[in-house]
Amino acid sequence: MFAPRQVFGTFQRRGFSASARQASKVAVLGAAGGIGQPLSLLLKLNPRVTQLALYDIRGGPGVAADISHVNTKSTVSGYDPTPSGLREALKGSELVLIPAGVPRKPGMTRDDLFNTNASIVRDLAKAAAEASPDANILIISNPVNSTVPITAEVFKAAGVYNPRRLFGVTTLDVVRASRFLSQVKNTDPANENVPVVGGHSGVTIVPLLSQSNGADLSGQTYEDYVKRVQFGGDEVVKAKDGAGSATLSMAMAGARFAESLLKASQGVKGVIEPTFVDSPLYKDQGVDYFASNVELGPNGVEKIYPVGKVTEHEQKLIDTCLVDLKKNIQKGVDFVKQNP
Ligand SMILES: NC(=O)C1=CN([C@@H]2O[C@H](COP(=O)(O)OP(=O)(O)OC[C@H]3O[C@@H](n4cnc5c(N)ncnc54)[C@H](O)[C@@H]3O)[C@@H](O)[C@H]2O)C=CC1
Ligand SMILES: O=C([O-])CC(=O)C(=O)O
Repeated sequence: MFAPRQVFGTFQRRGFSASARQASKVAVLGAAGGIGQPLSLLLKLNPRVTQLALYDIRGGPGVAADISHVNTKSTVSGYDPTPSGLREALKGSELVLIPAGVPRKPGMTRDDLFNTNASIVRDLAKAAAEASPDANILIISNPVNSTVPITAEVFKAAGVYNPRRLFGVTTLDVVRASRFLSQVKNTDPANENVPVVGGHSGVTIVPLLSQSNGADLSGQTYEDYVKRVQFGGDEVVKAKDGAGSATLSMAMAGARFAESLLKASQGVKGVIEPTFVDSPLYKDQGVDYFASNVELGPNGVEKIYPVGKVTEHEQKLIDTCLVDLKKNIQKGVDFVKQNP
């Protein structure tokens, strides 16, 4: 079998590689939740996704039936909350997005979610290590600074850990950093790109304004901006007043990151997203995972960029970040050791 010349030619003219036509199954674990539902909808709208597998401990098949009526070409399946349902959802997936777990209520930190979400992520990671060991795993469940190391430890224990395929999704921090700067400067956020490094909670979130159009912000305006990016999640938690945390903006951010990975895996070059990965940047300081700009490719992580030139103040923010990050990471590693 071969593709008709005309069709192949059309693909070439449009700049796609031949592999752009490959099938891409994407699984969402926690698909019926506040993030899971809009995220699944956005993935249904992505033409790179050919098969969408929706799993949740409750409501997966209902959400799948609903989304399946959207008239795009991909197929949508919902799975029963059973070990075999989970296995089926995972099998053959290129991407596995995990927004399963509880969200914050006012007054809580992300670390306060650890006791509930650590075991949820551990168990889903175990299933993924068995059923889809080669997939890209995208962790959304908080606390990301700990749930990513938890997933890594589970994959290591199963003998299938590939550091290039595990990602903590920090895209929402980058989305906020862009939007908040555009609000300060009264500009179009499409033109505002602020690198955000570190982790995904409070002071571990470090926006690098010196590497953006916001390099001229100073004094209280600068302080307020940095604080708003670091604690943007709290704004939403407070406004939702007990009904959860960011879901819609997170769905957008998760869909953006998924699109970037699919694009890169289908041969598009130069796709760069900040993400929390197993990183060499601060290993000498005992910090094994760190978010910075990462070039994505067919094998997942292609290249991890260093943070680059920063101001003295930004360096202080990074130093503060590293202290917390190290503890958050260790907590995840210890959890799997003590609760394998
Ligand atoms: N990385 C990030 O930037 C962000 C992360 N989050 C985190 O995402 C997580 C989910 O938030 P929401 O969707 O608002 O919560 P939610 O409570 O609305 O939805 C969570 C879903 O997970 C499901 N679930 C629970 N245990 C499960 C399991 N073992 N297997 C499969 N599904 C399971 C629930 O049934 C529910 O449908 C939270 O931990 C939240 O903190 C939220 C916003 C941003
Ligand atoms: O704030 C939270 O708990 C949810 C989250 O991670 C975010 O919105 O960045």
